[in-house]
Amino acid sequence: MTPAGRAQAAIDLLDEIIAAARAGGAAADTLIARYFKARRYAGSKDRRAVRDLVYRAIRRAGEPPVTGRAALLGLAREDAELAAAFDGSPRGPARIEPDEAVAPAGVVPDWLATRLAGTLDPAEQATLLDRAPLDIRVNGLKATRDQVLPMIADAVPTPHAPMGLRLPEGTNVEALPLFADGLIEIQDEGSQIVTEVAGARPGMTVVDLCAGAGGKTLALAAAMRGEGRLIACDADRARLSRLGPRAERAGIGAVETRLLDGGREGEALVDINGMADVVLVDAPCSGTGTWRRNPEARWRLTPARLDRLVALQARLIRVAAALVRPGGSLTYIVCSLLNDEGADQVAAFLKDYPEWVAATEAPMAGRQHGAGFRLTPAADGTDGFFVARLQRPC
Ligand SMILES: C[S@@+](CC[C@H](N)C(=O)[O-])C[C@H]1O[C@@H](n2cnc3c(N)ncnc32)[C@H](O)[C@@H]1O
Repeated sequence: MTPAGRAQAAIDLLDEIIAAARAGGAAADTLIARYFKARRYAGSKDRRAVRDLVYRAIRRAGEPPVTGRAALLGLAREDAELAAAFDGSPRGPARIEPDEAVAPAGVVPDWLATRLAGTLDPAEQATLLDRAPLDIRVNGLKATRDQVLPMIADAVPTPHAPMGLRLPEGTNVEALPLFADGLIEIQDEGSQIVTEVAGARPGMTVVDLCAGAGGKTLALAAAMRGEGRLIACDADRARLSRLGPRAERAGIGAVETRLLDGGREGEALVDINGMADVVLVDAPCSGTGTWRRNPEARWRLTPARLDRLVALQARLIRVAAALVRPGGSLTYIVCSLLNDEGADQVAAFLKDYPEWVAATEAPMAGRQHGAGFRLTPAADGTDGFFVARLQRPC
């Protein structure tokens, strides 16, 4: 592809990504993969170059751009080589006109800037859009970190999480035999750290209320060393169905799965009311802490969507509380740095449940924030998380 052809491909993809963000469609990564699947003639260098252009344009625009062309023109203002690719050639973008729409540069949409400013300074906000490292977790059921470390070129231990390894950017983890054999899983170091806060141990009854495809469930299972009862729940059938094969690969014995009915979650859980030693609520959230991986997610968020998420989180934390046995604990996690979804949510819970107590023991990284702890890309080099462990009295 010529530079102009790459620029046009980036514009086409950005148009798709903007439309998907408006309509709640697929994520940028999925759309890029689909785009190239239909264009097998594009070589790996072209794919990398187009992908890089697309992500640079997404990261640069805080507000959803009006068009893909406006998004790329914004980038071209700061990159003379890219501006030259708007050359009007048959497969390239038309020449730049003086009065064209150009996406303004910014970190977050205006409506969100005020909310974030109250909790993160501008430098910290900018790091929400840094490139994220590639972290894996070694599956303690099958290997130690020291055993796996020399088996992956240029891997280094993560700074805090004891089973984490950081790999060079671009490593194709899923193609490694270690992955197929269940010795490793892709998991951000921050995600490993907040899961550890739950304190799952062998022999316990543990419920993962929002298990999704099981990223944290697998880590809980490893901490339980295959002993005890682990129940993974979610309201999304497709996500939950991906857990089985992953658990099998990881050598995890029995994980019960329960599909929940959104709005009536408690109904499928009545038989385990008041029985769990540990309940994990990795709640659906705005994902402000994972913008490094999905920078276009900030174009999807609206005030109404955030309000809906906050209401859902408040309900799920209470559904979870009913499952905890006296003396057990509930760990609430969001991969968001907005107080509405983290510290405020837990403060409201503790007001309604005054006999419950927030644990003060610090995680392996992060700082106290309200009744919980917060990890940030700026301070910890991890995705952004809020986590709080809430103890039910005996
Ligand atoms: C942050 S994601 C979980 C990620 C997962 N724990 C992991 O580590 O990979 C939040 C999950 O909550 C689920 N969810 C949404 N509404 C729910 C509900 N009413 N009850 C249970 N889970 C729900 C979503 O389907 C999504 O999988």
